[in-house]
Amino acid sequence: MVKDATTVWSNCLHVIRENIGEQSYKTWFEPIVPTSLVNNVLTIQVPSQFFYEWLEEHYVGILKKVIFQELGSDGRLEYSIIVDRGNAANKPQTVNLPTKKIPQAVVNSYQPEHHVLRNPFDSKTIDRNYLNSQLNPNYVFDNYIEGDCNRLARSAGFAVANKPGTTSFNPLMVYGGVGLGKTHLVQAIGNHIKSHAPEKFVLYVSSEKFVNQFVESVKTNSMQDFANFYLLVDILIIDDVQFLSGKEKTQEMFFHIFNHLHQSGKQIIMTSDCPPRDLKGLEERLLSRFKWGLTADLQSPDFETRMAIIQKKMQSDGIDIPDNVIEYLAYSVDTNVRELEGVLISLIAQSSLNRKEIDLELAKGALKHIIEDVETEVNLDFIQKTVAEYFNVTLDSLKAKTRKKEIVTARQVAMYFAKEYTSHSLKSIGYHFGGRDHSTVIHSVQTVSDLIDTDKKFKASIQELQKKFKSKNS
Ligand SMILES: Nc1ncnc2c1ncn2[C@@H]1O[C@H](COP(=O)(O)OP(=O)(O)OP(=O)(O)O)[C@@H](O)[C@H]1O
Repeated sequence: MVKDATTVWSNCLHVIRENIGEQSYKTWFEPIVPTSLVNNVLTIQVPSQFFYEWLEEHYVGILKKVIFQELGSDGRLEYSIIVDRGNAANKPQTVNLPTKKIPQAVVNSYQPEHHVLRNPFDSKTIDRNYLNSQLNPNYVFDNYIEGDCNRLARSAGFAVANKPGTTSFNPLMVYGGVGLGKTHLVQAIGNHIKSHAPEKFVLYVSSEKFVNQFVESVKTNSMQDFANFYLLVDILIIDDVQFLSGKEKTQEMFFHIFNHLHQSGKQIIMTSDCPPRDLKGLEERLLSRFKWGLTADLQSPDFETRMAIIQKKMQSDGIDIPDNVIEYLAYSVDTNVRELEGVLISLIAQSSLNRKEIDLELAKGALKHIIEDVETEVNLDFIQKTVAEYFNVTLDSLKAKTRKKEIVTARQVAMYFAKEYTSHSLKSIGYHFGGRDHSTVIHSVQTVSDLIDTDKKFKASIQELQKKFKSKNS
């Protein structure tokens, strides 16, 4: 049977989908179109050079495998790259798989022409007060630590920063919980563009400010000025778009501005505290536009990223901090980067106020103030102390290597309560019990739960301990 490109690619996708995450599959594989299969060479069309490079960097292994499976050892894959705008012919360029980078000459020939938009309005009519939203020069790529938690968003952001308005990431939507680095990242894009192309009009504005400005323009009957100003922007960075929710008139204006900028090849970058599909109170037509480009999330930073962030921050403040303190802080503060920064500031303050070197003891003290505020009253120290007393073992033995039965039981119970009553991650709990790993914590929690179900005496002990913790909490 003669194979065709669509069938071969769909077989490949089947295997790829099973081997990578759903979000990655949607982002990187759904937009690909198979275009031809000639002499055992399958050509697939990808939306941009960045897209091609990302596939090469991250998925070359699986791609080679599936091509081998489908087409045998002489099977090959070629990419054809679409360039969004600018090149008159818009003819896809093909590149062979093993080539890591597209030759610069090829790239150049496909660069869109520099986009110059005539100012459609008389700039004199524009209220320069709108220009107040400025970029923070401290938010740059150089001090934005990369990790698994932000890799896609950061890379896409960097691509946009290098070629605003001409990648397929328009709009670029970055979403994530509080303090995870959304504002830092989008401002880094703005700063990068400003430093490489000072003539571009980069505007950062919070959605709240956008709403307030709009409301003010309605009051003073100057909506046209408001619109005129925003239509001049080359790169619009709008933070926290969830704030537009329920504000219909502002959304209408934003929709108009969005369309105009997008059609003119201007870059739009947005942030939100949740993915577009969960943005309540936003018009469907606006939401559907948000999905035109790329949506990338920021996750809570993993341990290694937290370590790197602490190192970088201390380094830039010219402060020396021992490795064991960095490790301790990175294990203990696992919620978000802002909180991590809060702990560092408190630590530096205490060190200079008390004229003490930063060491583990000082770090524990600094953390106590902060963690006790955000956690329940029952913290890890209290749990360990209470459980150790109850089982009549020493506090140190909970953290030691010993496998004596009564100590193992006490340790498992303490881990069980740590999981129940604190917001520490499994990894962090393990760390506070003598550097055990998270699977030991899972095992302990499971063992205690099983014993509660099967051993009445044990269950009574747990209930007694529970009372102590509950009375402390109330
Ligand atoms: N990957 C990172 N590397 C270095 N610093 C970071 C990183 N992520 C966040 N930060 C720092 O953490 C702090 C909080 O980040 P930012 O204000 O950008 O978060 P946010 O997601 O916009 O939060 P919110 O939703 O509350 O506005 C900032 O000082 C920022 O510099």
